[in-house]
Amino acid sequence: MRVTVNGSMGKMGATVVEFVKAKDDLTLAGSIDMGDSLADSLASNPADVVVDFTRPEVRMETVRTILFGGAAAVVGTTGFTPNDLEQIRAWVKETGKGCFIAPNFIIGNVLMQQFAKKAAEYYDYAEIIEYHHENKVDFPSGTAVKTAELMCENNKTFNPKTNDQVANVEGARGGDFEGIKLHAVRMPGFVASQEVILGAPGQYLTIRHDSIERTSYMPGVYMASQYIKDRAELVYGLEHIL
Ligand SMILES: NC(=O)C1=CN([C@@H]2O[C@H](COP(=O)(O)OP(=O)(O)OC[C@H]3O[C@@H](n4cnc5c(N)ncnc54)[C@H](OP(=O)(O)O)[C@@H]3O)[C@@H](O)[C@H]2O)C=CC1
Ligand SMILES: O=C(O)C1=N[C@H](C(=O)O)C[C@H](O)C1
Repeated sequence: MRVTVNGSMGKMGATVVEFVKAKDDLTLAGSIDMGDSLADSLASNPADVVVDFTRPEVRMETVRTILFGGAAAVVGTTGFTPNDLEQIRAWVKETGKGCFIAPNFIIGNVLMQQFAKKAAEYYDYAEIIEYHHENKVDFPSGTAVKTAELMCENNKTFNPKTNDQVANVEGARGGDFEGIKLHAVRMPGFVASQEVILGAPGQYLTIRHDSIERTSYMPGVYMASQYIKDRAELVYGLEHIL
């Protein structure tokens, strides 16, 4: 499989480049970063798959360039909205090229999300705390938002009887997603961790995942690349192929 890495100088992109170089069945077709032309690279060095870890602001332009450049897209960049996904579905149909987007490519993290979704059926109180390195630009993480989306499927709402009347510091209760409170911690020492806390009278349940190295994302990126390279479909979330 010929793989081009977009965002190859970044923390995730550089890890993907090393992974591709080390794997016998993968060939590095291109390494693209800020200032390079992804479209030109795909024209001169065709790829089966482009793996993208860049920035939320350029997510749609990037996916468009990949699909119309004749490659399948494996996208870790965060920030995709339901409207974005509709547009991408149309591009997939038009180009016949597949797109795999996952807010988190770590299998253990995706399992945590599924456990949280299951637990949400039985608990009415829920808060999510995510912990990342200090260089992360977006908050809360795409993973935290995806987790909250999964927990709210079937129109479930949360935290019906908290008594939040007096704010000593604005925002201290966190962001709100359908009642689920989201808290983002940023500091050196963390790669990516997340805790989902679910409460009920007399008990609480904590579900936690910790990533301590970016190599933890590589098995998921590889699985997604293999899956999408010959399929003209849009997949949103690694759970769909686990
Ligand atoms: N789905 C998942 O499992 C994961 C997703 N992520 C997400 O992936 C994204 C990248 O994360 P991370 O690697 O930590 O970030 P980094 O900032 O370390 O890397 C991003 C790289 O992309 C480059 N870049 C920015 N814009 C473009 C562009 N238009 N074309 C090509 N390259 C560009 C940056 O250059 P410059 O520095 O000059 O701007 C930088 O080298 C984020 O959205 C993050 O949330 C991260 C980890 C896992
Ligand atoms: O920026 C990061 O580092 C990460 N971003 C993704 C997110 O926003 O969920 C995935 C992972 O948490 C690491």
